[in-house]
Amino acid sequence: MPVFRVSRQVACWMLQSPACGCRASVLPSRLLGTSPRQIPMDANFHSTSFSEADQQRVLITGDKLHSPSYNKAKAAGGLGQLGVGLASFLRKRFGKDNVILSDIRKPPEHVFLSGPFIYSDILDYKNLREIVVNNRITWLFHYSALLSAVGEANVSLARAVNITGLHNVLDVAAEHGLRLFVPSTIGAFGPTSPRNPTPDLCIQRPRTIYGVSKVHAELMGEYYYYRYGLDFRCLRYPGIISADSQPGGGTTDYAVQIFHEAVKNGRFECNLKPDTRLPMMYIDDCLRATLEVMEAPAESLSMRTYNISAMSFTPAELAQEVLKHIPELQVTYNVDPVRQAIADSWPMNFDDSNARKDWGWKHDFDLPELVTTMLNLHGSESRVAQAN
Ligand SMILES: NC(=O)C1=CN([C@@H]2O[C@H](COP(=O)(O)OP(=O)(O)OC[C@H]3O[C@@H](n4cnc5c(N)ncnc54)[C@H](O)[C@@H]3O)[C@@H](O)[C@H]2O)C=CC1
Ligand SMILES: CC(=O)[C@H](N)C(=O)O
Repeated sequence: MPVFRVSRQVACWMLQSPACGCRASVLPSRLLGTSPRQIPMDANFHSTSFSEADQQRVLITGDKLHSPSYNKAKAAGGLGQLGVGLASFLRKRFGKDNVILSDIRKPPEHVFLSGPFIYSDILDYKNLREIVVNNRITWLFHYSALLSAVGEANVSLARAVNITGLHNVLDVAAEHGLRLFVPSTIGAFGPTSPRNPTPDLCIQRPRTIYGVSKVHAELMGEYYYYRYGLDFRCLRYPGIISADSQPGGGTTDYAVQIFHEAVKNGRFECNLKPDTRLPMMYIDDCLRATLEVMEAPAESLSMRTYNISAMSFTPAELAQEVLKHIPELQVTYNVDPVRQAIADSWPMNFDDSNARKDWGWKHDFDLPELVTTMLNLHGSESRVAQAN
């Protein structure tokens, strides 16, 4: 009978956490390279305010996109839905100059003036590495992605950005010892997952390229954690609702658009059926959860990928809550079959008990507070617009 010998070190990274103290030290081959171009002779360090070891230097990836149709849609609304909000949130914590927002296109003036902004295409590994080195980045938030609906419209681009881009980010983060946050999503589950509620660990067979790429990201991040000790942290976000930016082409976009349309036109045409139940979250909760999991002591994390949840509602329930404030609102339904099929395969309720137990996650916004807050923000914006 053959005898298989497995070294203690290899067994350790296969079976346990890096905390076992015998992490394999071999990095993937491209991480070993010491290309003379890695640090240019004229490297220009922008990190004027970097001083203490505990002062993080943060890079956020992900704002604009190559695809002309996608760009046209985003041009009206500005940058990525979450990246700009995250930058502003983290700048309050780490200081304006210590949080760098990145993009592949020119930002609008208010974003450019609000703090450091830099060109970065996540498909360009050397560019990414140069930015991390020159700016002495310590934490990386990887937000670049094509969301569920736009991903189905352009599978090859989604595959490149969501999978190849992630590989670049993982390698750069491992090579430079960064703490890496990658958001996952309710879309990482599929029709064969338990949907009500959906626990952290269960079958994951999504049927969108977006979902497949996010499961890939979860697994690759966890693999790099066990294999190379990369400090990878990941939250599965519900649909995120925010007032100051346009959604990026997802299935949950309706829950953002209803507020824009209700205030602007008093009418809203919903592209999901009225009884489609999905988990949702207000952006303030999402950003706070993201910082909390990044700051959580490593020993409090029993997993590297957590569900987080706040509320769950249907379009009819959301419309009913908005009607309490805008009784004249007219809501009609014109179902988009692609988005509906995606929504029907996603969780209805998210079980986030592990996040609550391990690092004290607690949401602040339920449906009534969400609606009041969103309408207040839109109301003040429209009053400003009218005054101008
Ligand atoms: N908004 C939501 O409801 C949810 C978002 N998430 C995740 O959060 C992250 C951010 O989401 P959003 O801000 O809503 O997405 P978004 O679509 O608004 O922004 C994503 C950004 O990635 C950028 N990007 C694409 N290709 C790039 C490239 N080659 N180099 C650099 N950047 C590139 C796009 O330009 C875009 O601005 C994504 O990873 C998404 O999967 C997860 C669950 C829910
Ligand atoms: C929930 C998400 O990941 C995103 N908003 C989408 O609908 O694609």
